[in-house]
Amino acid sequence: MSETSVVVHADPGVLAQAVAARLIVRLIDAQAERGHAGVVLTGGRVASAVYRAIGELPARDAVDWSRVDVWWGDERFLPAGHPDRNETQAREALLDVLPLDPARVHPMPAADGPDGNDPEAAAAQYAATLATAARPGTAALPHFDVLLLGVGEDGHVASVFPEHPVAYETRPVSAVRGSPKPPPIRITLTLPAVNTADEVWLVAAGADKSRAVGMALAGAGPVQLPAAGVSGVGRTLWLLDRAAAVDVKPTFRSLR
Ligand SMILES: O=C1O[C@H](COP(=O)(O)O)[C@@H](O)[C@H](O)[C@H]1O
Repeated sequence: MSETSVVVHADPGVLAQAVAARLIVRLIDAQAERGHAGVVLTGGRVASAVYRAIGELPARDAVDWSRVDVWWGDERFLPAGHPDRNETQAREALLDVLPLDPARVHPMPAADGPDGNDPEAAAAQYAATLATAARPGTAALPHFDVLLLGVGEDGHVASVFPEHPVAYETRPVSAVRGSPKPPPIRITLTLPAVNTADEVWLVAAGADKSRAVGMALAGAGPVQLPAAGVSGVGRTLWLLDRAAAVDVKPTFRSLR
């Protein structure tokens, strides 16, 4: 049975530091257990702050980064190197300073990639890349130790938006057209794929996230509020700052 926990930190800066420290420890533990680790990155402001914080923590050197597989939960379908791509932001904030094995870094395809400006083909390509790394004898996905998610003001996670057809998608990876948040074309892991992760961490900061966070934890429907449809196999962890947690019921809150 998956466990859901909520941890509330004082402010966005402390939240980013705490998530960074927590992720480093989780990767160390995964490598101790299995020899390697898999992490799924997200985009957005709080994620970039977490990535910068990892780069600043000396304990980052306790991770063998050459044995970490890096995946993405969603991508803005733009040309490679575009500043709005989640990949570009993660590379600038962290990945470029880590001794990663480039063969283990798996960005989602770009709009100027080999599949051309075709998000459906790009989504199929990413699904094939995931399947290649899948655990033998299991579904079409690799082992994700931790899957990070931001939470949109509207309750979207990755690029699964409320009431959008992608919220019903059952394939692991989907193209998204007509995203209500720019850019309009994206690629995303779907909720069923997200929910194969060992641990899913939803990270949110700021008052503009409080309504979505509160409704998700109160049991909203996953099509109306995709954040409510997320659950890790072993654990679902909500990592919030105080402003994002104001609508969370007291039974969930553990103020730090
Ligand atoms: O567009 C996106 O937004 C969400 C949330 O971003 P934030 O800046 O409001 O924290 C993010 O989780 C997602 O990966 C990204 O593509």
